[in-house]
Amino acid sequence: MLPLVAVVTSLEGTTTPLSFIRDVLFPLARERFPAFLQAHEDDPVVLAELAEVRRMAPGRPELQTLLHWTDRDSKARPLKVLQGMIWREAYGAGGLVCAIYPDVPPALRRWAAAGLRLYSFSHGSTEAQRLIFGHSPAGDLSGLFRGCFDTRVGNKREPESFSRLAIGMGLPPAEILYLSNDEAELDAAATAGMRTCQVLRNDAPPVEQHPSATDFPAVAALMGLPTP
Ligand SMILES: CSCCC(=O)C(=O)COP(=O)(O)O
Ligand SMILES: [Mg+2]
Repeated sequence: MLPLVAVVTSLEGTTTPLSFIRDVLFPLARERFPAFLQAHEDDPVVLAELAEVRRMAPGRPELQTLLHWTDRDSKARPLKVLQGMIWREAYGAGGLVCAIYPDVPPALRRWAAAGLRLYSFSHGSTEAQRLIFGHSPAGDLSGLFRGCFDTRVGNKREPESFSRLAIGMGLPPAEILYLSNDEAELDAAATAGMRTCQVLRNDAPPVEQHPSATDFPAVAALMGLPTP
């Protein structure tokens, strides 16, 4: 078996409590959408995303579509890009600190210090990922990552997305460990040839097809990574 060279982690439910994303970040963006769109009515980035919203949901006001997508937890790319921009303003205004499972920062620091290449992969935009790791209670963790991937490489439940991710990282899939709480994502990563470990938060039941661990130190012990 090839030694692991890189770790790719999902966020929601893996590094970051689901409740923070669903009960804090998503409602914050939902509430601010009307004022944000008004304040950015001449912003070319926002206008390009709104054009994509109209293309995907023709004949409906863009704001209505964005709120509808938010309520359905849609992973539509324009929603994710615009949410990321709203969160950037919220972080910039101060007062928004991200939740992160306490075992995660020491493990990420230990793995990066040992030379493992760290990446994140989320349906959230790359900006949203950098922001969430940049505003953790344990400090700015964003510099520990070599890069972030979002749905530009494809949906997280399709093996081809993980193949593209490996190409983007310049590594054979067998040298990459993918961490997630989500069984379908783990299946897709494994089909693409990556090693996988399910991260089981909140006493979730393990799935049979993947090794599982309750936190990042347990992942390290199980997968032969440096232990924090
Ligand atoms: C990057 S923070 C916001 C995460 C997000 O928008 C989301 O939809 C969660 O997706 P994930 O792939 O991390 O489960
Ligand atoms: Mg998820």
